[in-house]
Amino acid sequence: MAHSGVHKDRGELRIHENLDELGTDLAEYIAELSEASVKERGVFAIAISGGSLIGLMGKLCEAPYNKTVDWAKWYIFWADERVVAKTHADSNYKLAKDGLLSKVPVVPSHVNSINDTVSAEEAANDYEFHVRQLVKTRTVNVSDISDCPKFDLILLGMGSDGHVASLFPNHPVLDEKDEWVTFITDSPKSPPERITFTLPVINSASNVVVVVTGESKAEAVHLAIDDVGADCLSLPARLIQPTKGKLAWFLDKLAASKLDGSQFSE
Ligand SMILES: O=C1O[C@H](COP(=O)(O)O)[C@@H](O)[C@H](O)[C@H]1O
Repeated sequence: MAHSGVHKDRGELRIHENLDELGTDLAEYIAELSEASVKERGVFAIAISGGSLIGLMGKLCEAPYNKTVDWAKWYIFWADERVVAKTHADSNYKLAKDGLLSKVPVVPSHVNSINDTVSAEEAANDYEFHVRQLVKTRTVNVSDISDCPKFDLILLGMGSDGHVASLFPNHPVLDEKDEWVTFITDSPKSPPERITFTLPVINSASNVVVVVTGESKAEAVHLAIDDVGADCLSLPARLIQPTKGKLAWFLDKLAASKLDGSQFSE
């Protein structure tokens, strides 16, 4: 790893020389969290995102992880999903199915995808209801300081505008405090209709990992992590602040190129 350190209040920073190195470190990190969670709770409740993240998780499908990870104990969710058919090229489910889930022995009934046959509003309501059932049985843990689900791991990507999941800059859903899953019909990035975990759910997770690569995202990484003043406090990625859980950033050198190195320690 090119650099690893802890930012004074934005979590752990893991900066990698290239994408290959990042993918190796990410697979190891996820495998370790899976092992710890299965040991402690008997299951691993993981929420994933779409976009470039899935390709960067690819090493989980290879040796040794394809054999050593206890895939049967994984319960998979989506931190955000586009409201399109599961066969559609824009579907985060399809991306994960093709790039990851079809290559490892996960249990099909543990794959918790959205209902793609209803409106965005209904899909969000259905998904929240579904998560609530799994919280009741503690397949998904519950926060000890709110009634929110406490996922063992939520994996996020970040857009060059600083969006995470489908929480976009200046969108009213950033203020949603009551719902666990909400919907938007006006996403600035296509497709417009999406469902997304809300900030309280993301910030209740035991672990949140944000994976960001490429020079086009360097400015947003700087705004999300460095001390940049009040103007940027509402950038969605900056609002990722787990209440009790751990936050880690997996960056490549290009994405990290505008970071102020003085704010983190080795
Ligand atoms: O639209 C989305 O974008 C983000 C970021 O995607 P990336 O390809 O720039 O990494 C992604 O995390 C999110 O799940 C997706 O719906």
